[in-house]
Amino acid sequence: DRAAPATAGLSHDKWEIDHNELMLNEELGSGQFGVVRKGKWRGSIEVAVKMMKEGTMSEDDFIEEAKVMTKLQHTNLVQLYGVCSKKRPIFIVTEYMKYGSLLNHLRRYETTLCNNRGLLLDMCIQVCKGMAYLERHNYIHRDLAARNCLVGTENIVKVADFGLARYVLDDQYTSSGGSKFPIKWAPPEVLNYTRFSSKSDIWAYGVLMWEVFSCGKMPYGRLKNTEVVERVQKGLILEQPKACYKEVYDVMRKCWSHLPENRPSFRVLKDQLLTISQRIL
Ligand SMILES: CCC(=O)Nc1cccc(Nc2nc(Nc3ccc(OCCOC)cc3)ncc2F)c1
Repeated sequence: DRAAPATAGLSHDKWEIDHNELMLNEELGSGQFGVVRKGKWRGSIEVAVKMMKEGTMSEDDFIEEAKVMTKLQHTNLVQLYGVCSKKRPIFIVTEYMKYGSLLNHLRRYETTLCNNRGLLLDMCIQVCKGMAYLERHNYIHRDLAARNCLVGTENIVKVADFGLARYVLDDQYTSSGGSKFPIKWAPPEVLNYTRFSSKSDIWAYGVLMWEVFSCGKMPYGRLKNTEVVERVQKGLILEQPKACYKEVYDVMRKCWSHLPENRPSFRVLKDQLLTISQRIL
């Protein structure tokens, strides 16, 4: 089938998608932003359409940013095709991924996946490649986690919703004291000063690796956010998942260095993980 074009057609606002070219089908799920539906664009291109619930997002700022995001193109990033911004609610139109979120995929296929450590490592490497691309473009994700990655055919894994956290209006989600803030994926400098960087993405990536090798378990189990903050401040880290290679756990621990400057970059991490995978597979 025709390769999906990187972004919207050749209109002058190439990130603007015309409502009339979209056909909406079944609902895929919903998040705090609103409902996500499967769709078809120009009759043949499968898309996911996030219909942004009014008041959840600073829409004008996001539409401005969408111009930049459509330019971020990598096999391990969920491609933003464009936005429908002429009417409210705005639609965010992205590449469709057949098997949904990585977190649900890990939980659904736990038995097969948890015995295939090579596949688990390959999934982590794919996410690392997508994140290394964002790092190269000085783009911070701010909410990297298995729930924000998506799975396609042939076990392709892609990073989604990069940078979107900046436009969420609900301060329960944006402030580190908020009930919806992703505390369990946040390093000390984010918990204390909300200081995001590619090194805070690295910390979150370490937690994502733990999620993958734990086949979708919740990090820190049922501990309350306040208890997790206390442990992280004290330097306590997540235990080694049983399906995890020793060398891979050593990589996770480096991602959880207390000081950001002691954490590796995604570029370095990618080479380390590829070397490990060549040695053990
Ligand atoms: C943070 C909350 C949030 O956005 N959540 C959220 C929910 C739903 C879909 C998306 N996004 C995308 N989904 C797909 N494919 C997809 C395929 C199957 C599926 O199965 C659901 C039922 O499983 C039994 C779910 C999603 N491709 C691109 C997206 F962009 C995001």
